[in-house]
Amino acid sequence: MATAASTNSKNVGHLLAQVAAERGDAVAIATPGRRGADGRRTYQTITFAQLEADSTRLAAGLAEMGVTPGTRLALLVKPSIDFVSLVFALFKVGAVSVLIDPGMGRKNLLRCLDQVEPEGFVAISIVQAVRVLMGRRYKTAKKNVTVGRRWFWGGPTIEDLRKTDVGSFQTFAAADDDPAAIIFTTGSTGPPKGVLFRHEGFYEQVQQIRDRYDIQPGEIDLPGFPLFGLFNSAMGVTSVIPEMDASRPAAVNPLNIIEPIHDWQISQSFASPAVWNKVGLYCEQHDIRLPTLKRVLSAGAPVPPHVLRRMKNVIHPDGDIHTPYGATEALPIASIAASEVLDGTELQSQQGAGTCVGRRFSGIEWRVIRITDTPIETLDQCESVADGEIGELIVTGPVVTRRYFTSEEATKLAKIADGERIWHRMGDVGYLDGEDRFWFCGRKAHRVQTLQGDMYTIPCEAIANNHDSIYRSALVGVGEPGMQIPVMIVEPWGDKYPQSRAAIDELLDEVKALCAAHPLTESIRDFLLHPAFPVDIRHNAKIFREKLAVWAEERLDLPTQD
Ligand SMILES: Nc1ncnc2c1ncn2[C@@H]1O[C@H](COP(=O)(O)OP(=O)(O)OP(=O)(O)O)[C@@H](O)[C@H]1O
Repeated sequence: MATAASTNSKNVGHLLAQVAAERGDAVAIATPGRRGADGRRTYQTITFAQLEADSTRLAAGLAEMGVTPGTRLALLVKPSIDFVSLVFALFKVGAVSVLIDPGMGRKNLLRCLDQVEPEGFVAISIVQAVRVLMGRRYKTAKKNVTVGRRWFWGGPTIEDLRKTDVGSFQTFAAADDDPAAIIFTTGSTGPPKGVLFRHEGFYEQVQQIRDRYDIQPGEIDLPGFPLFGLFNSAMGVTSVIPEMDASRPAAVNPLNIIEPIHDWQISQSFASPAVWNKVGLYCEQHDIRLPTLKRVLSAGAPVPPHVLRRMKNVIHPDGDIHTPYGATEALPIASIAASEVLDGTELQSQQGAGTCVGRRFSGIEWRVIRITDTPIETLDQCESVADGEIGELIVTGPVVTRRYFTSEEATKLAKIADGERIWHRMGDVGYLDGEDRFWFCGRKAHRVQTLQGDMYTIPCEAIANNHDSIYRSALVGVGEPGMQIPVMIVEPWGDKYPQSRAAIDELLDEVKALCAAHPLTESIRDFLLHPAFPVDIRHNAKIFREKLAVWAEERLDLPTQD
C-alpha cells in the first residue's frame, strides 16, 4: 500500500480537493427541507469548500478512532449531505466502505454483512440499535459511528467526529490497486455478491462518465442513485438529492423529482428506469414539461422504449436520454441514446434482435465468446464467436473489477486472466453487430437449454410483448438443462387484465398465435398468464425468472422428454 503523499494517487478524495480549490463557493449538495411560509420548498446546502473541509474533519476523526487504510466499515446512511461527506471521509482515511442496498431485503442484507465482517458501522441510529441487539453476531465491529442520536450504545456520533482537530491529517495516497469499497450486486441470478472496488476503478468511473457525456463543472444533477452524489462532487457538479427511498425507486412520488428540477433548473438526472417510468407518466397526465433537463441517464436495467418516448417528450427539445449498460462488477461498459433506440433499434428489438445497449466506452475492450458455464482460467482458453453470433460478453478495462470479496468460487467463474489484465464475464449473452454495438439477449443463467439448442430470453419475449395487452413476458425452462421445455409466461397491462377464464384463454391463444408465427418462438407450446411478476426491488425491472420457472413447473403437467 502507498503511504507517502503523492499527487498522482487515484483516490477520488483528491478530486474533491481539486474541485474545492477551483469552485469552493458553489453549492456541492442540496437536500430538500421544510416548506417556507410561501409554500416553496427550502433546501439545506453545503458548498464544495465546506464539503472538502467537513469530509477531512470526519476522516481525521475516523483516524483518531483507529481507522487505518484497509479497515472495513459498513456505511448504512440515507442519501444526504452526511452520506456524501462520509463516503469522501472513508476514501480519505483509506477505509474500505461496505455499501449495501437495503432494497435487497433484510435476510440478504444480514447475509452480506456476515460475509464481510465489518470492523465497524457508520450508520443511522436504528441500524446501530439492531447491531447492538444482535449481540455477538457483530462482535468484530468495534469502530462504530452513529449518524443521528445515540441511544444505548457507545462510540462517537458524527457530530463528535466533526469536532476533531484536523492537525496533520493527510488524505491516503492510495495506490491504484488499494481496495476502496465492497459493493453488492442486485442478486437477480442468486444471492448478491460482494464486489471489491479498487481506488483506480472509482477514479476511472468518474473520468469515463464525464468524458462520454461531456459533463461540465457547474452543471446541476438530481441523483436518484446515492453514489452519483459522490461522482458529481468529484466532477464539480451540484447534486440536488431528491426525497425518495433510493432502494424502492418505483415508489417515488414524481412530484419529489419534478419540483426540485424546476426549483434548481436542473440540467441532468441519473436514476433508475422505474423512476423515469413514474415521472414520464405523471408529466404526460398533468401536461408538465421539464425543459431545463438536457441529459437524463437511466441505468441498472433495461429501459422500455415507452418510457424513453414519454421522457423524451417532456425534456428539453435537444435533450436526450442515455442508457448506460454495465454491472456492479464493471460499469460503465456501453451506452445508447434514446434517439438511436426510437429511430432505429427498437424496430429490430421488436422482431427479436435483442436490446441494443450501444457502443463501448473508450476505456473498454470487449469480446463475445462461446457460452460455457465452467471457469475459464486464461484468455487463450476462450473461443471468440463471429459478429452477429450469440455468445457471452467479456470485458476488460480500468473500471472492470478484479475479484469478489466474498467468494473465491464466484471469482473463478467470472474472471479470466490475461497477463496483468483481468477480463470479467458479464454473465450476459448477446452479440456484436457490424458497428461494434452490443445487442443484449438476456442473462446466461436464464437461457433455456432445449434438446434443439439454446433459446434466449430477451429476443423470444419481445415477440410475445408485441401483443397490445401484454406488459412484459418471461421465457423460462422447465426440466433438466439440455432437455428443458420452454414456457412463455405473460403479464398483461393492469387495465387489460382478462376478467374471466374464457378471456384468459382467448388472450393466451392470441399470444400463442403470435409466437407460432415467428421462427424464434414457434417451438413454444406452453403459455401461462401471471398477474404480477416477481422482480427485484432495486430496479423493479429484473424479472426473477428462476422463481417463475418453479411456479410454471407447478402449474404445467408436462411430459418428460426422453
Ligand atoms: N442498459 C441495460 N440494458 C439491459 N440490461 C442491463 C442494462 N444495464 C444493466 N443491465 C443488466 O443488469 C446486470 C447487472 O446488474 P447488477 O450488477 O445490479 O446485478 P445483477 O446481475 O442483477 O445481480 P446478480 O449478478 O447478483 O445476479 C447486467 O449484467 C445486465 O444483465
